[in-house]
Amino acid sequence: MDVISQKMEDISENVGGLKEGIIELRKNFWDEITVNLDDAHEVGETFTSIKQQTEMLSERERTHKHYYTKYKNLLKLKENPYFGRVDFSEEGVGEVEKIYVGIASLMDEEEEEFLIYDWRAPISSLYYNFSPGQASYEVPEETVRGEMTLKRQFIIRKGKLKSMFDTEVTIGDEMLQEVLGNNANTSMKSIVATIQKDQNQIIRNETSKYLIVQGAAGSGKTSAALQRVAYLLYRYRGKIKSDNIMLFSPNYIFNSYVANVLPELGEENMKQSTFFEYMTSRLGKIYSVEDPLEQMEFIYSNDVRDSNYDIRMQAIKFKASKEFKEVVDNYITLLSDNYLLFKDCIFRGEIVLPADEIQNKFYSLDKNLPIPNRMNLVAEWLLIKLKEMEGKELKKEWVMEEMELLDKEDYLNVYKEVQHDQEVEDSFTDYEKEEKLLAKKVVQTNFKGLKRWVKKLRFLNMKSIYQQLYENVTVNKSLGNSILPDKWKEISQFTIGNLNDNIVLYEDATPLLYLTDRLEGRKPNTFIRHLFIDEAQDYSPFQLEYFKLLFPNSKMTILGDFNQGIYPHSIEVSSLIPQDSFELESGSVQRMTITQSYRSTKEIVNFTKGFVRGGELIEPFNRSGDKPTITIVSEEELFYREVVRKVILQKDNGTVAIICKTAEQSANAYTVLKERLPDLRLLTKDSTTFHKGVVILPAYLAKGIEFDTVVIYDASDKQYGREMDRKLFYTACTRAMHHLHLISLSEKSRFIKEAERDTYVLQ
Ligand SMILES: Nc1ncnc2c1ncn2[C@@H]1O[C@H](COP(=O)(O)OP(=O)(O)OP(=O)(O)O)[C@@H](O)[C@H]1O
Repeated sequence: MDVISQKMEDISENVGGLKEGIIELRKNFWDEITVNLDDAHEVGETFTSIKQQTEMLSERERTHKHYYTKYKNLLKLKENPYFGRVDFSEEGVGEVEKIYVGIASLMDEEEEEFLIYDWRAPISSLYYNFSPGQASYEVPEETVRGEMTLKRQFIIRKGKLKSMFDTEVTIGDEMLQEVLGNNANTSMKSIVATIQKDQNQIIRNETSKYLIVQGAAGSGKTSAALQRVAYLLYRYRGKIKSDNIMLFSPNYIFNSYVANVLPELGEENMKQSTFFEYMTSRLGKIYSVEDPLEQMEFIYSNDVRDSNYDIRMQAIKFKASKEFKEVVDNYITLLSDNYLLFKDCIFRGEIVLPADEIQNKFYSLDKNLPIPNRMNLVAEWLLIKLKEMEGKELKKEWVMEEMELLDKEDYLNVYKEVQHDQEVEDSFTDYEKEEKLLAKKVVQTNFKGLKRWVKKLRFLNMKSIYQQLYENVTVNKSLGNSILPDKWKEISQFTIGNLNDNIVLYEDATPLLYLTDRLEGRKPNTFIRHLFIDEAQDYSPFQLEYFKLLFPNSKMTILGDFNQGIYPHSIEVSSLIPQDSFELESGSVQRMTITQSYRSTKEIVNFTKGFVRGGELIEPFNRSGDKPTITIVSEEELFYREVVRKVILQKDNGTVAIICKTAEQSANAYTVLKERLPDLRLLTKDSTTFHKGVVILPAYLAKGIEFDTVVIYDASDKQYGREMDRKLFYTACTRAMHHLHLISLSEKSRFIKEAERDTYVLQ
């Protein structure tokens, strides 16, 4: 503690001076610079002195930031300097070294010895991977072996030692008991002190390009992912920064839920986004793109017997599949020779180059060239054509008319240009020159938009090309009907109609983007070096393939749980990722499975694992609580009363969530319940955070987050009776940490009946 305090004092002194220096430098920035723009030489000198001054300022700012980060870490160390210690004697050295592990490293006053090791340092892996006895750790190109003679864990809060245990196992149960027994928080906590061995393997994996993790609900996938981000930032410091890492998460609430973990560890947050955000950034200007949560609402709130429902469900499943990606790939091959559709090139309301001429140009180019290369050649050709047109427009009447509307500034600029050119002798008068220049300016301005349109390859009629996939008999034939779903005709009509109204449903967004990128060619994103995909079971096989196209050079950590696959496209996936999807690049894929569940009490896990396939493999952590309760009521009024009763019972014990099936049900229930539960808050797909207290929300929005108490709003067979509701129901129930209450209006769900009878209490 003394060393920490001393270091903080030293930094304060240094930083104080540095800060003043920076303020001073910013204030007097221009005093040190002589601005002279008389000739090229002087301009060069001025430029150099500005550059020097800027560099000096940024150097100081960098140093300031460095100290600031160090200071913040010391502050954290002061609260909790370390959480673990191992005594290790390295083979051949003999001496026992005491290794203290904390969230950051601390050196002694002389900066020679480590007093505390950062949890991510190679030596710290001893703490996570071994129990006392033979142990080893890897440093670059070497394995250090030796014996661990002691392993001790500490709980230190606000600089005071609260408790400590010597342990014989990897990470002692006592410590986990202590951590997991706490109340839920509205933001996720870091787990560095209690990372488990299998989680540690996920965190420190460096060899795989694709790391795929299947983990039971509450097994710490998200936690491991976030610690992994912190690990990568440490391991590749200087090479990877936080904005080279991106996390795709399921929704905004989840984004804010996990936002604290990295700052808590003294790191900056990675980029966080949802795939929907990416979709809208690409398609949102032209189309209204359906949110996946709206699709979710459609799926779970509509009547299965409705024939339109069946059409849409078939469409959703098929368009998400790898088979459909093959259809699109075949289509692209076909388009290489024929059928590409273009738009007319229109200038001032007139067609200046008809679509078929552009099409002819495209197909006159060497067919061996990839489509995007030919597309660029067409764009170049079009730009030359536009240039020729510009020349022809100069004398037209509209140009004269617009010239009269130009403002003074434009005249002045043209005048200056003419003056500047005066040395060049020619036969034109100044007036003629000015006229010509002004006309040119008018024409150029008018052509600007069109040129941009060409450069962005907007002459490619993507909407019609995508529609043609569903429309054109020739195209349809060449795709082979065998794999098409039986309602393909209806699906086609439905898709075409939506696109005519500029609506892109969620299931169409990925195929449309994929097709566009394959035709236009898209620079791969090389900035993102590592992509994390959480709740990966909710992405379709097609989407995962698309990610590979978008981020070909990124490593990916893909985490999910097939038992929580609540989208129809995930329902039929028997394993998280179809075998062949990532297997092609052999050697670069590693799959891991984690089965221990930490979130919920043993009683809750034993109940919930009863209604999913493979549930017997899920192991609860040994933390006890009450058995889940099921209350069956036959009348609506009694039902509300029971929900309220259960909430009030736990209201003062941390967070309580009333989980409904859909947003519609949540909104209706909220209207009734808010009178009786004045603190109740409704969460919708647009909510960005949640606070302590009682919330009501649809199950799909509760993805990835957790609550002390969960009340399942109407666990009846009417609500959860279709096979496809199974995973939604499981997801909802597994959000509970300590208490789970299910209330059913009449007959209880068939899934509950599948659970072992002694795992719940019927009230
Ligand atoms: N090693 C650990 N030490 C302490 N707590 C842990 C550990 N691993 C997981 N937890 C806790 O278990 C809970 C569930 O973790 P997390 O949300 O990361 O699981 P998940 O696998 O992503 O769950 P889900 O798939 O249900 O969203 C969290 O409260 C987390 O803090």
